[in-house]
Order: sequence, then structure tokens, then C-alpha cells
Amino acid sequence: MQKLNSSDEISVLEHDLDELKKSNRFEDDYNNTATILRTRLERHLKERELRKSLRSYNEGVHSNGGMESNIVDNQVITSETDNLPTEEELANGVRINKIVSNECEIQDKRPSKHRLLVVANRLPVSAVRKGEACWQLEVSVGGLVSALLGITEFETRWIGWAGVNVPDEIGQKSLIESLAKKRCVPVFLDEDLVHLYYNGYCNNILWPLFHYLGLPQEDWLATICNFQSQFDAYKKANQMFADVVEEHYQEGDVVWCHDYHLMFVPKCLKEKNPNMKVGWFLHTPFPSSEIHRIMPSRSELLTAILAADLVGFHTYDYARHFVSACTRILGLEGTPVGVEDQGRLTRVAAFPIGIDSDRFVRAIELPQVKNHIKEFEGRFGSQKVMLGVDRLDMIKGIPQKLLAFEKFLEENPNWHDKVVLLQIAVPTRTDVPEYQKLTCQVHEIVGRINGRFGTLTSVPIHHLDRSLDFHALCALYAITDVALVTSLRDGMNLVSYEFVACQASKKGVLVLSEFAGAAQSLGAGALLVNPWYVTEVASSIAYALNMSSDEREKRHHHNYMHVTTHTSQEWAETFVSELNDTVVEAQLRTKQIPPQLQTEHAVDRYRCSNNRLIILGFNATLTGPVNADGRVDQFKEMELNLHPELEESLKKLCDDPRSTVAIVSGSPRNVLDKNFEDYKIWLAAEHGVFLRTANKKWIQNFTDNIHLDWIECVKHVFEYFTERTPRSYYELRETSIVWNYKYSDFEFGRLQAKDMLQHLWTGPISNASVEVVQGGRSVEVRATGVSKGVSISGILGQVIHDKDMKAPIDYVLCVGHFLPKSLLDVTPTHSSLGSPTNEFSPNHSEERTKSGDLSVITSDSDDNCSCSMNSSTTINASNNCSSVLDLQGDNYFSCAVGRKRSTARYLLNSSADVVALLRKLAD
Ligand SMILES: O=P(O)(O)OC[C@H]1O[C@H](O[C@H]2O[C@H](CO)[C@@H](O)[C@H](O)[C@H]2O)[C@H](O)[C@@H](O)[C@@H]1O
Ligand SMILES: O=c1ccn([C@@H]2O[C@H](COP(=O)(O)OP(=O)(O)O)[C@@H](O)[C@H]2O)c(=O)[nH]1
Repeated sequence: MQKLNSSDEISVLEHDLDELKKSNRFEDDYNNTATILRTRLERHLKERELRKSLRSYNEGVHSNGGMESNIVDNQVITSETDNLPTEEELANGVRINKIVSNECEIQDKRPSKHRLLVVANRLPVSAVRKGEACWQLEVSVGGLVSALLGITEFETRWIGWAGVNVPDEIGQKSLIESLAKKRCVPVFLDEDLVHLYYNGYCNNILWPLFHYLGLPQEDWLATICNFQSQFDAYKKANQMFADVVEEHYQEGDVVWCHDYHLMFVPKCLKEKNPNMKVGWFLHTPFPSSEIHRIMPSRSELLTAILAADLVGFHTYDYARHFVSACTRILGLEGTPVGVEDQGRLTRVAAFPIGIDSDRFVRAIELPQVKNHIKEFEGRFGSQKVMLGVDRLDMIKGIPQKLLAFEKFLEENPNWHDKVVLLQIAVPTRTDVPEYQKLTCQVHEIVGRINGRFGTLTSVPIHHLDRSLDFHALCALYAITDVALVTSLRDGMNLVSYEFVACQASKKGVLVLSEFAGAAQSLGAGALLVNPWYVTEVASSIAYALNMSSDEREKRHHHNYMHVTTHTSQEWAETFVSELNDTVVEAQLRTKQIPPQLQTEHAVDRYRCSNNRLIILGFNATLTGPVNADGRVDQFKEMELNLHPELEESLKKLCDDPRSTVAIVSGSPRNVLDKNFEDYKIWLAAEHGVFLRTANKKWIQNFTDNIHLDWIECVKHVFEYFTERTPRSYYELRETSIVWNYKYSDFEFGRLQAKDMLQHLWTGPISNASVEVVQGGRSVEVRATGVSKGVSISGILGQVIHDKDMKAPIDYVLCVGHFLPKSLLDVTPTHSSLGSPTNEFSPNHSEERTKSGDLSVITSDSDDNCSCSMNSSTTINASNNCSSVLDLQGDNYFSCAVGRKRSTARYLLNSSADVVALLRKLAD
């Protein structure tokens, strides 16, 4: 790490950091090797190092005599909202770290930073109306606010709900002005909307489900019936947040959306401005896909989140669950770095939050806190203090905690009167019936235990239904012997972090639920418990109270190191830096995605041409939509039918003497016959093994090469796997066999496919002359050398021969999944169709490995053409192709349909686009 000893060096470091960030930004000239040499990890490490140096320099400045630290915290007492820099400070173009004391004011001027728009349901301040145009702002209590208040690296603006209904214009105007001084922008939600969106969908549905509590049992019929209206309100509210973001967005801003309240915001933002850098972070757990799929809106929610560039979670488990939900529910591809959809990657990663630990460490030294400490020590004397600080929420496991404490008292009479449990239960979501019920339940249990174990002069549980101010809270943390966190599920749980930060001198014990995200970071020093198992929690309490000072110290040290290094500042910086990087990578990827086909251009060229060749795929290119309502219907999908809206235009095209139309498909002859009975069209079935000419006669290609003695063997294997893989099926064709697991659980299907390949590789057909093509969700075995590329060539030869074609083909349109680039590769050198020397250059998306005669091709296309071949063709054509084909680049249109990873020149989104294109050509 660089050593800093002069104040000028800070600007050097900041300059370095800015340069590094700039070098991450790839403009048009990204081919400049100097910029792409750095890998993502390299860039992150470098940036991290620079940030650390900056921070340690800052610490050096601020620790001078320790004076300023006290002063900062003095200020906190007067008003927590003063922590937020004002609008004027930002308008000056400088970030001013203002440190106010009774005697002096120090201003630390630095160049302005990147703007960060933090979008969260709740602003860091709640507004309380004091008059028609007069507002009082109070800091909101909660983990999210605590964490984000610690961020100082960015020029942050908050956009969110102020927690109050403001129906009148005067009120809204004055509140906007008040909040602007704190760099906050309100989103005005009316009472009805808040009721449906916040109390309803967010807190009654998403919150319990994400915390594995199931849907609320209280009035569950109403919950189910109200679902749709609540979900609609949720989407409406999210759109309102997005609208405010757009209003305040400036180019280059980073937009960071937070939490389960705002899952639709990334989608709303990207729809309007695809270039906006959008991150989304979830503060709660993301549940297993089995829970997520209960939600009627499961797919819409996932898709909306995936619009973000970066999606963050507290732990790897939550990230894994999210990716798995996307693969299982949306059928997308999960990769080690995120979720991929048609070549677009949404990066998914874990970013464990932290706290502003310095603030707590320093607070312990403040006179106000010391006074509180003295007061509490006097009050509890020699009694051991156990502490619980939670919002009064079902997820916090307060009843379970109380029952465990009761059990402990039952089993340890020697501790009666010697230990006291202080439970701070901050009221939350008090409008929601489940929360009201919980309050009564907790009061009842506290009353019972106090009645049972209390004496005339003392009670074992001090329960408070209220929040504490920052100093009282720090003092409580500091005097505590054992902190008890028994969350049934908790995204992270910052209380456990704050407790550790305040325990530098006492070195108390943290008893921590294994279901809190914090268990993954503080698990080394804490005593981990299963909160449902009250006997275990009770014995952990006993163990904690009796723990030797040596063990306490060691455990505390572990956690203290973690809490003071993994701070909220570090968390935010890492997230934003990763977001910037993700956008850079996405830009690189986008450059590899072919552009959309400009239909007008293709039609214009068609009009000017006289001898056209149109080659079309069938499955998923010309087949009709069968799942209009968004649901996959395996039964209907498996039956391949021509898109009903295509019939007329396709017929017209086929009847035009200047056009030759061919279908090239993996499907068997009978399927193509059924669909194209009445068309003057060329058909290539089973990847071109069979060719039907325009006069409807089938001829067989590759006759010399095809040996089918392996088919029975492979069929046995496929049968075996079909029986063991629900919803998979296999198709036996005349010359190939395909096992398809498109409708099965994706991960299971993939494992089964792997197993199957292993078996095929080493098993009875290992020496057969076959190719095994591994598709996205299929495995196909066919004779070596059979490929669509070859069949295209064969068709071409036959067409030229049959039509006695003398004029050059001056227009080629290829639409489908057979990577028609190979046509271009072959045509210029395709000297004689009569000779069996068709050599196709290898297709880029296929990886080929060979063992004996068995080759395995992995392909990202289900309907891909195989590439190299040495077979002879039975088609004889006397014409010399080079004189017939006059392909100019501009007349060649190859289009992939519904996928972005392709070597085709252009993209079409779906078979509906194909319909539209062919219609225009026909017209
Ligand atoms: O504002 P409320 O609806 O009353 O709720 C308060 C906050 O609760 C949740 O906090 C979560 O965020 C913490 C920080 O990441 C994390 O430690 C904790 O485990 C979570 O429960 C909620 O996610 C926030 O949106 C609320 O503001
Ligand atoms: O009286 C209180 C009790 C709690 N908190 C704060 O509320 C946050 C609780 O965050 P946590 O992550 O533990 O849980 P959440 O409430 O967000 O689910 C912590 O920062 C506490 O300091 C507070 O300011 N006053």
C-alpha cells in the first residue's frame, strides 16, 4: 500500500482512482490493448488498493488528536439528519466534508464525485408535518438506512417515499424544498396506494415469503383474493419511483435501486433508457426457488429484476437461489457470474453489507454515551446483561428468544436474579394485522415469564416497545454481556455488527441465529444457534454467560476485525465499482450481437433481384406461437405446426418463378410433408439426409455413408434416460435420434445429459461412425457427416440442375438456426456440385472432440448444422456453380430467430417477425 505523508498526495490518489475508472470505460476504441489488458479482477484489486490508501490517509487526518472524531459525534446528537450534505454544498461542485465543533469548522474540499442515485422505498428521513408548509425531518430507523448513511465516497441523492401522505400542492412543494436540502427527493404515494403496495404486496406477501414464513394465515382468503390488485398497485408504485428517477437522472449517474419494494424499477428504467447504469440490491434473503414459485407473479418479478445490469445479495446462498429461480422458472441459463438471456448477461453476486463501524467505535468515547453507560451500570449493578434489539417483526424470532430464555431460567436456578434480558422491540408496520397479533403474543409471553421468575424487587425481562436514540443504543451495546440475535430469517442483521463494534472493552458474547446473513460473516466468533431449537439456545445462553475471558476475547477479536474492515463504505464502493465494470463488459458483449434485420432493406433488395434463393428453418422459425399466455404447453409445442398466418405469403413466394424456397429442418419427412403438402417448395428433412424437390419427390442424400446399426443401441440408452428424467422425451427419426429435456428441470436435465454423454462416449457405440450433437437442451445422435450445411449445398446443386439455372442467384435469404454463414463460406469455392468435395469451414459455435469415430459436438443451437464432412452426395448437377452464383455481400441476408448468440448477420426476434418479413416479400 502506498504511504501518504503530505496532503497533496490525496489528490494524486484521487487522480489515480479516476484514471483507473476511466480506463475501465471502453469507448468506441476499446480495441486499444492498453485498456483491455486488465481483467476485471485486476481492475477491482487495483481500485480497492487505491481506495484503501485514500481511506487510510483520511483516517490519518481525522485521527489527529482525536479531536474531530468527538466533534462529529457531538453533531450527531443534535440532529442525525445533519449527516446528509446539503444541496448548496453539492451545487458548488465540491463535496464538503463538514466537521462542525463548538469552536471551529473544518472544510475538506475535494473534487466532486460521481453521482449516485439511491432509490429506496423509504428515504433516510421521515417527514412529520408541523404546519401547512412546515416539515420536521426525522432519521428513519432500520438496517438499510444505517448502512447507506455511511456512504461518503459518492455524491449521493436519495429518491424515495417520505413515509407520509401529502395530498395538497402546498404541502408537496414545501416538502420537496425541505428534503432537497438533505439531497432527498420524495415520491408521493397516496394512502390507498401505500395500503395496497406497501402494507399489502410488500409487507403481507413478499416479506413473509422471502423470509420463509409462507403467506399470512390471518385472513388468508382475503390475501389470495386481493393479490392481483396489490400486485397492480406494486407495479404502479414502482413506475412512480422510476418516473422520479428519470426526472432527476443526469447522464453518467449510477442508479442503485434497493430492496424487495422496488423489483420493477430496473425494468421501468431500462425500458425508457437502456443505457442507464442500473443496479439492484436485495436486503432480505432471496428464498429457494421452491418458495419463490408460489408467487403468482413469479416470472414477471424475476424478469423485471433481470433488466438491471448488476443484481446484488448479502450472501452467496441468496444469489444462488436467485439464479436457480431464473433457470427453473424462466428457463434461462445460469452461469457462474450471473444469468444469461439471449446473450445478455445480468451479473449476480454477493455483496455482504457492513456498518459505519468508526461511528460506533467513536461514539463509546462520547460524554453522552459515557453518562448512559454509568446510568445503566448503576441500574443493573452486578447482574449480567443480555440484550435483544429488534424491530417487532415475525422474522426476528422474539417469541422464540423469550421461550429459550425461559428454558434457561428453568434449567439454571442459580442464575435467577443474576441475569436480566433487555429486549428493545421497535414497533414496525403497525398497520399490518400480523404485526399487531405478534405484539400481543410477545407481551403475553413476557408477562408470563416475569410473573413466573420475577421477585418483588426485580423482573428477569425488561421489554420496551420503542426505539432508542443512537447514544442510548451504543451505551446499551457497550454494557451488554451477551447479545441475543435469534432471527428466524434475516437478510443480514446489522444489530449484531453494531454490538461487536461497541464491545472493544467488554468483549461480550454474541449468540447469533444461523438463519441471519450475519452468521456467514460473524460465524467464526459468535455462538451460532438454531432459533427454533429452544433447548439449544438455552444451553448457548448458559455457555455464553459462563465463558472464560480468554475465549471471549478471542471470539470478539475475530468479529471485531471483520466488522471494522467490511464497512458500509466498502460495501457501497464495491457494488458501484462492480456495476461500472459490468456495464463495460456488457458494452463489449453488445458489440458481438448482430443487429436487427432492417426489413425494408431486405425487401428493397428482394424487389431488385431476379433469381432468389430463400432458405428457411422450420422449428421455432416458421412454427406458430403455442403459449400466448406466457405458459409453456409441452403438449402443443411438441406438435410442430406451420404458423397459421404464414400460409398465404409462403405460397405466394413459392409460386413466384423468380424465387426458390427451401425448408431445411432436423424434423423427419412426415412432419415436413404434413406441413408443406401444398407448397411448391424444396424440403430437406433430417438435416438434409432426405431431399424433396419442388415436384414433391423425396430423394436420399448421403446414401454411401449412412450406417444405422447403432440406432437400436442408442434408443435403449435414450429410453433409460427418458424414464428417469421427468418431462423429457426422445424422437426416433429415420437416420437420427434426439433426446430432448427442454421441459425438464434444467439443472437435472443437464446433469442427466452429462451422464448420458459419458455413457455414449465409453459405451457400446463408442466406435460407431456417429456424431453426438449436444444442443442447449438436447442430445442428438446421427451418422457422421450429416449436416444442414451439406444439405444446403445439395439443394443448391439440385435446384441449379432442375431449373437449368443460367442466371446468377442474386439474392439469398437464410432464416433459422442453422448458422447460414457456412453458405457464404462454401459458395465461392463451390466449384462443382457434381463432385463430392464439399468442404465446410468449421462452425464457430460448435466444439468438436473426437474419440475413435465418435465425435461429440457441443452446440448452443438446438437445430444446428454440423460442419465438416467428407461424404459424397448422390446429387449430380452439371452446371458450374461459380457461374450461377453471383453473391454480393449486400444481397445476402442471414438471420437468426429469437436468439442473440449467433454468427448470422442479422437478428429477428421471433417467428412473428418472420411472418411479417415473408408477408412483405410476398406483397
Ligand atoms: O422500513 P420498514 O419497512 O419499517 O423496515 C425496516 C427495514 O427492514 C429491512 O431491513 C433489511 O436490511 C438490513 C440491511 O441490509 C438487513 O440487515 C436486514 O436483515 C433486512 O431485514 C428492509 O429490507 C428494509 O427495506 C426496511 O427499511
Ligand atoms: O432503537 C433502535 C433500534 C434499532 N435501531 C437500528 O435499526 C437497525 C436494525 O437493522 P437490522 O439490520 O438489524 O434489521 P432490520 O430492522 O433492518 O430488519 C440498526 O442499524 C439499529 O441501529 C435504531 O436505530 N434504534
